[in-house]
Parts: sequence; structure tokens; C-alpha cells
Amino acid sequence: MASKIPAFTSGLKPPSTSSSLSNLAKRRVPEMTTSQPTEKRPRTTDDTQTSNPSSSRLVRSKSVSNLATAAPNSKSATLSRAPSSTLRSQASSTLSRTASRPTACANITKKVDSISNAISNKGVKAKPQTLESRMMIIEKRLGELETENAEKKDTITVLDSSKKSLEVHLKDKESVVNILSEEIDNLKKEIRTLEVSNATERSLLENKIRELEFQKSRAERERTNLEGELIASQKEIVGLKCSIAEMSSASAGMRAELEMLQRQLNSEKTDNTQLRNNLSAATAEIQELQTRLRQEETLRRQLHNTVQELKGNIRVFCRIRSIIPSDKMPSGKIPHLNVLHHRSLEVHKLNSDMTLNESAMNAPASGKGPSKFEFTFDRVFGPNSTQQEIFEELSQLVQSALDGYNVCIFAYGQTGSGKTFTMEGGTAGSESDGMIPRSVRLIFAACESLKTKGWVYKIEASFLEIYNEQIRDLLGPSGGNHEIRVVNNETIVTNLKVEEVTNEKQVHNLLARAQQQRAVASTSCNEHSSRSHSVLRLKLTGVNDDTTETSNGVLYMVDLAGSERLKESGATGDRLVETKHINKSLSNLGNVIMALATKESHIPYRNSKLTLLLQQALGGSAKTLMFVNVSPRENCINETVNSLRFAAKVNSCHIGTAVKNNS
Ligand SMILES: Nc1ncnc2c1ncn2[C@@H]1O[C@H](COP(=O)(O)OP(=O)(O)OP(=O)(O)O)[C@@H](O)[C@H]1O
Repeated sequence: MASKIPAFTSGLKPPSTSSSLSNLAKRRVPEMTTSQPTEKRPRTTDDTQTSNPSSSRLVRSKSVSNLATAAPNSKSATLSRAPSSTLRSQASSTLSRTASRPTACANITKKVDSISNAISNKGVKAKPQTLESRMMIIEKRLGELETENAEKKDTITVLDSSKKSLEVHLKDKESVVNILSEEIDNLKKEIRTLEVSNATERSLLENKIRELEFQKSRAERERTNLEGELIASQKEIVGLKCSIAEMSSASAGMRAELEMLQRQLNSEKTDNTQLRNNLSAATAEIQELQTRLRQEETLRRQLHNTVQELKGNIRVFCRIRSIIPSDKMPSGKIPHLNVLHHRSLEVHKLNSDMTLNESAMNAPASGKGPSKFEFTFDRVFGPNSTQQEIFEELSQLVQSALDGYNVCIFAYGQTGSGKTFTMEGGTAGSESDGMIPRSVRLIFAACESLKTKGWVYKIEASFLEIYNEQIRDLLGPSGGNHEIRVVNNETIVTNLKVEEVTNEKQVHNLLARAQQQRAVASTSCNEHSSRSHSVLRLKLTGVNDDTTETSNGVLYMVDLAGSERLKESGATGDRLVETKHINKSLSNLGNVIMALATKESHIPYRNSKLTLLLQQALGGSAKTLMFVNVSPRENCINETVNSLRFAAKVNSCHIGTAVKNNS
């Protein structure tokens, strides 16, 4: 194709076929018409004669001569004699041979006919010489025309061959034109494709240009910044050079110092080696001390419990409640209660007919007796004693529970005497925390400390109350049926919720939940007296993997219901029933303690739920601490004396030797 394009574009035009053909047609049309008819006839003698002009002229001259002979006078005479129709037919016959000749022959024939007609019509006698000469002229003319006709035919033949050649050429050119058209179409498509790709490339290039321009502007900004930095750096270099100069001088001093330090380091390395040796020796010593500490811890436990046992496994602390606003009495000294020293107190009963020195244990509850009673207990705490002072005396017992003893701490006293305050505490912050929160704190602290000695403890808590001889779970759902059973030497309560506690806060939350469920009733002695016994049980199970020892202690913290004499309480109806149940269980508690002290064969634990529940903590193998709480009110003096008598009775008991549940 490429080779063809230059030929096309070089201005070489193909011959204008149409114009050539039309010119040719213009030239040929008269000739073609003249040569009609185109049918080829078989050549005859006449044709041979016709084709030969001289012979033709001879024939025609003979005919004319014959005509002249038929009219011996002259040609014109002959003609005049011959009928005009004959002449005309002769002429026609002569001319008919030229029928296939050109139009010129036809015209001549027409002239001959018109002359013949003129002769016959006018009857004018034509001169024979004139006709003959005219015939000769005509014949001559015919010969010329025939010659011309033959030439024309040759020309036509040449032109036909030329035409065919041109047609072939035309076809070639047309095929070339078609090919070129296709090529043009293809080229146009290619151009369109190129235009599309060109547009795409152009847009890409434009984007590239924009990006390059952006990069250029950024580079220029960076260059500006770098130039700024360069200037700053150059300034800095100048400053650094100054510093280097200064430092060079300082360096010399430091080198000297370094050498000195190097010497020191060498000396310290020596010391360090010495220290390492010392440390190894100290570590070995520590390990030995730890072993001894564990042994001493075991010894301490043994000694501690020996002391506890020597103190007796049932002890009584007396606490006189502080004067509170609702007492409506002057603060300060309580006239009828006199703490003699930390183990005894006197009660002055005004208007009493009791003798002063009569033993409290033997004194009757009423009637004649001393006006002053002296009671002795393991500790007596006056109205100004703090919770902390009391807990210091108590903490040794809590420690015993961690050592694997069953310990029972309970508060006994009339309503409003301060039992709940002693056990649980008040609302005036941690200073007023009672024995329960302090014991819990001590237990978790001791567990943490004992970890270093190889002990790991598990602490489980349950909280119940006994109201009208019925057990209520203060942590679990209410309404369950609870029975007290002894399984494997351990007292358990059926259907009671037991929760494992791992920190102090959990125990506080547990106490708060229990507090909400406690039954509270109003009496004439105290508006919000607790009418049930509440029992918190903490089971402390310890394991020491180092010594393979185990420890199973239980700590009971009991806040007993307020004791009050029926006739003084003024209770009736439900309150009377409550009071009867309370007094019965408290009196049975005294009976159990007395039976244990006198080593009776039958201990009446089953007479009340309280003693049945606490049997493992009251028996000879347990340690018991009883708080006897007394009111500072003078009008409660009878209840005070009664409570103190009950406590003194308990205090006089020596139940036996506590035994720890360890292995
Ligand atoms: N040592 C004390 N210091 C200050 N206030 C105290 C003290 N002891 C008790 N109280 C207050 O005296 C009131 C009665 O005390 P508490 O409720 O503890 O008596 P209770 O013996 O538990 O009575 P109840 O048997 O009716 O439950 C309470 O308001 C308590 O806060």
C-alpha cells in the first residue's frame, strides 16, 4: 500500500476514462451510424466488385453504357426513351449495393431519385452527356465515399481495440481505486485510533506535567528550607568549632579525670567481687534464717497457744458502754459503775438491801444483798476504751483461728448495751470499726504475711441469724429449710450459702448484705433492738507446701440478741414470744458452759439452735471469748448485775484444753 500512496499523491492522475470515452463516443457516433448496419453479410460478387472501386466503376459504366445502347442516339435520348421507372430502378439497383454504406450514399440516391422524378414528371429531355458526366461524378464520389468508409471502419476497429484496452485499464484502475479506498478507510480508522491514544497520552502527560510542577514547587520550598537550615548549620558549625576548641582544652582535663576514674573502677571491681562473695554468703544466711523463721513460726504458734491455753480456753471481757445522748445523763464518770483496774469493776446498787461484800456469783437477783458488787473478768474495759484497745486483746484469738483452732467470740448483754457496736462497729469511720471488720483485716494481712512462710489460705464465709429458734440465711435466698448437722467433726448448716472471700472489701459487702436482712424489732428498752442472734462463720483452711502442714480453723463471731427480763421488758404478744425464745437460748448457753465446766456426761447442746450451732466452738477443743456488755444507765442496773453475774459464772469455768485441727 505504501508503494501505492506516493503514486497517488504524486499528482499522477489516472486517465479520465469517462471524458476519454465520451470524446471517443462523440467522434464515433456519426461513423457508427454511417457504418450501420453492423451485420456482416457474406461477401458476394457484387461486394467484391463494390470493394474494388475500379471494377465497380466498370460495372456501373457498363450499365450506363447499356442504357445508352438501348437509346442509340444519345444518352439523353436513351433516357428519354426509357421509361422513367426503369431508369429509377436501375439507379436504385445500382445504389442498392451501397445501402449498407454511409448516409452520404443515401443522400446521393435521394438526389438521383429526385432528378429521375423531375425528368419523368416534367418530360423534359435531359442531355445524355450531362447525365453521364454527372453519373461519373456520382460514381467517383461513391468511390471516394467507399474509400473513406473503409478508412473509417479501420479507425473504428482501432478505436474498438483502444476502447477494450481502456476498459481493461479502467477496470484495473477501479480495482486500484477500491484497494485505495479500503486503504483510506483503514488509514482513517488508524488515525482515529491514534487520535484516541494520543488524547489519552496527552492527558497522562498533562497530569505528569502537573505532578512534576507540584514536585518542582515542593522541591523549591524544600530547597528554601534547606538553604535556611544550611545557613543555621553554618552558624552552628561556627559555634561548634568554638565549642570544640573549648572542649579540646576541657578534654585534656577529663582525660586525667578518666584515668583517675579508671583507677577507681578497678578498685571498685575488686570491692564488687568482695561484695558478691558477701552477697552469696548473705543469701545463704537468709535462706538459713528463713528456715529458722519457719521453725520459729511453728514454735511461736505452739508457744502462743500454750499461753492461750494457760489463760484458759474460755475468757470473758467486760465492756461498759460509753454514755450516748439518748442516755440523758451527764458525761464523765458513771456513779454506779466503778472500774477498779483492768480486770475488775464495782457496781453500786443504790437503795439496795444487798450486803456490799456478798459474792456476785452467790447473790440473789433480787431481794436483800450488797449495795456494792465486785466482779472480776479477764479484762474490764471502761466507757472510754476504744475499739482498737479491745481488739489488741482479741487479736491473739483471731491468730489462733489461723493456727487451726475453732474460736468463738460472742457478745452478751441486755438490749442497748453496745453488743452490735462492739462486734460490728459504729458509723464514725474506721476508728469505730468493731471486732468483725478488724478481725477480717487481720486475717487477710496475716494470710499475706504467712505466704512468705509457705502458707496459703482459703477463706470461706457464711452468715446466718437465729430468730425465734429458726435459722435464716443472711446471704442466700430467704425461706430455705436449714438444719444443723455435724459431719466429720464439723458443724454444718444445710442449704446455707457459703462464699469464698479473697479480700477485705468482699467481706464488708457481705456484711452489708447480711445487715439488710437482719430482723429488727422495737422494744420499750431500745427502739431498734436486735431480736435475733447473728452468727458470722469464717472457715480458714491453710496449706503449707514447704512444711507439708495444714491448718483448719473456724472463727465464729456472734452478736447475741439482747437479754432482758420478761417483766422489765413489758413485752406482750409477738414480742413476748421473741423474748422467751431469746432468754431460753441464752440461759441454755449458760447451761452448756456450766455442763462443760463441770464435765458432765451430757452437754445439753440440743436444747437450743444457738448451742447446737456453736457446739464445736464451745467444747473443750475450742477457744471462746465472751464479751459482756453493760449499759451505763442507772435504770438498767438490775439487767447489768444480771449480765455480770452470768458472765462471772462463765468466767469461772475451766472447760479444758483447746485442741487445734491441724495435721
Ligand atoms: N462504746 C461505744 N461508744 C459509743 N457509742 C456506743 C458504744 N457502744 C454502743 N454505742 C451506741 O449505743 C447504741 C446501742 O448500742 P448497740 O446497738 O450496739 O447495742 P446492742 O447491745 O447491740 O443492742 P441490741 O441488743 O438491742 O441490738 C448505739 O447507738 C451504739 O452506737
